[in-house]
Amino acid sequence: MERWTLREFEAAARARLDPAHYDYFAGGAGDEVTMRANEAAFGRLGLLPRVLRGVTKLETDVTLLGSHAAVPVLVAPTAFHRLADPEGERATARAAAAAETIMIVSMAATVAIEDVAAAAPEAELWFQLYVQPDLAFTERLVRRAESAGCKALVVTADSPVMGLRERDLRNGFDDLPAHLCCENLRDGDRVRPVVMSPEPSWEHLGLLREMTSLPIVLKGVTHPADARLALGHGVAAIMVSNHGGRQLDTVPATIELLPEIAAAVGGAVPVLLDGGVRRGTDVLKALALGAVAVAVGRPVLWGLAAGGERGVARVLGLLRAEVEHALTLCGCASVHELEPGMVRRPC
Ligand SMILES: Cc1cc2nc3c(=O)[nH]c(=O)nc-3n(C[C@H](O)[C@H](O)[C@H](O)COP(=O)(O)O)c2cc1C
Ligand SMILES: CCCCC(=O)C(=O)O
Repeated sequence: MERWTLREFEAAARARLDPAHYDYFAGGAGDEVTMRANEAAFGRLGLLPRVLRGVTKLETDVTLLGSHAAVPVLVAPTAFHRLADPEGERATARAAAAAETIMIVSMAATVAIEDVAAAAPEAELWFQLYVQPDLAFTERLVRRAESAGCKALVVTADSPVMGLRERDLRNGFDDLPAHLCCENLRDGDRVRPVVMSPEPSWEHLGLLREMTSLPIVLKGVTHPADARLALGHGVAAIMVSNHGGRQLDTVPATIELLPEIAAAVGGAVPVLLDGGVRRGTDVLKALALGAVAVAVGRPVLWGLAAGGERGVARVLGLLRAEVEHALTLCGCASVHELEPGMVRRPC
């Protein structure tokens, strides 16, 4: 495992997981056009390194909404970690803490947010929320995230309804096994279902802002007009995301959407990106084109399924080493030196 590449982690995860669970993690919506495009688009961009810049020391740290990350590679919120490893989100959080990065804990986690926080007291945690139509219950979730020490609320906006995931339909995967549940949704002696609802609107962002003083990150922005609207609604950061190609199929690759969104935001708030980040060079391209950090979804799940906490730590360490290596090759002493001129788009 110490010498594995990300591809090898994925192969090992595939070999270990129940095939229906592997498909849930790996799959996308519809024809998986968007899912494939996310990765492929990075490959089409070229990096133009600078030379002879006398780099002696590398700076990869970023501070985001008051949280520190030693590398600008965050853990994206993904559901159901106990399908991959018995320790589930506890293991992921410990690995994120060891890697000194931020973990965005999914509302649909299989370990309660309080228990994730207790398992990894050093971890920088943010909490991902699907606004539930029952706003009183939504507020209870927000309070729990605050009390557990989460430093930001990541509101996912790209899921008014679940994407059409044909692998899951084919496999009949529509629920967790009986021994697991979404622990954040316990409510008295029942467990509520996660409701993906088309009801939330921009007004709900206002309600959330009144509900909490936590900074709000809007996840799932792909249209520049929505990025501008988000600024008017007081979001603290914007996350360019097409949900890893799991929601609306044929949305363009996030790295292709990033420049327009970064221009629309104009530096007013930090812009993050996820979708298809698999290499240190992908991270550099996203930063050069205007993101302050990226997040990875499936790579973390491959680490977790292949090797538990150690597997996630290894995946995050691999990405960190690649970021440092690529920065050195690009003649950059700091992630802040990356700029659009270092990325060449195909003519
Ligand atoms: C198995 C799986 C579960 C996910 N669960 C959530 C979730 O609960 N909430 C959310 O906002 N995004 C969820 N996502 C989307 C990720 O946060 C992220 O946008 C996506 O995985 C990034 O693409 P990548 O997997 O190519 O890195 C999930 C993604 C996967 C693969
Ligand atoms: C009900 C949990 C939804 C998790 C999710 O967002 C995904 O599978 O992409």
